[in-house]
Amino acid sequence: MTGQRLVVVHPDAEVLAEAAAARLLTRILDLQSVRSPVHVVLTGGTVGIKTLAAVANSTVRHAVDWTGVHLWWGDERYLPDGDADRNETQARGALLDHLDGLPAGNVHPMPAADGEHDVDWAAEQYAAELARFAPEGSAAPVFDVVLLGMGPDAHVASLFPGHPAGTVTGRPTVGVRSSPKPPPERVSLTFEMIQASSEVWIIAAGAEKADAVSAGLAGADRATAPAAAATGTRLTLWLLDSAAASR
Ligand SMILES: O=C(O)[C@H](O)[C@@H](O)[C@H](O)[C@H](O)COP(=O)(O)O
Repeated sequence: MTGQRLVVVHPDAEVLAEAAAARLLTRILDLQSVRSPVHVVLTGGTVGIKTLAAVANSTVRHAVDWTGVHLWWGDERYLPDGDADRNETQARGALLDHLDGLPAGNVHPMPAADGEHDVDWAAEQYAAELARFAPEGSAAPVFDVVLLGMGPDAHVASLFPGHPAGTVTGRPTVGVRSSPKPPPERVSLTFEMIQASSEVWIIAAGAEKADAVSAGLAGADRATAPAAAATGTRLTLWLLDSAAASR
């Protein structure tokens, strides 16, 4: 089931990141007024991390009860713990390390490369973590908001055009090899997991994303434009700057 789709365009990448941060904080506050916990999925990429930095710089973040927020990742580069290129490392630097009210147990990073296990093992580990926080009879929590960056090839998370990981079903996570975007090994949520989420927000900036935005919004098939399949059951929100929306 896919919900409403909205497209919002902001003047440039800086306003986009600030507006996405303000929207995220407001959504968390709205959700917290009716229930706890709230589950939010973070993304890597420049715009995704800029958005997290904007959350860190916002006074409104102090209105959020972070003890009731669980943070997950849509994908992760399969690199050693602490590697500067890990999405987790960048998210901690941009935001998480500044949230003193956020319990460590509320942060659920995807496994780091340990020199012993492969990405399939890492994907299995994350599926087990999702299951630990799932409601009775489910394999994973229902994510309230999934943040996704998007590549110029319309990839989201680590689901790339024509890559077999994009066709995996029956599982919430998948190990990715030969990623066209370095590094080659990653862990990703599957489309099935993304599509089970309440809201999916695709945040994209820059003229180099314009063709991908156009294909994604035109409903191209997921093999050519994975972003087209990144939908939420309640809402799919495209947050763009004017350059990315120029087509
Ligand atoms: O691990 C990753 O690389 C990201 O999760 C990836 O999906 C990213 O969000 C897009 O590639 C957009 O990245 P940019 O915003 O830097 O273009």
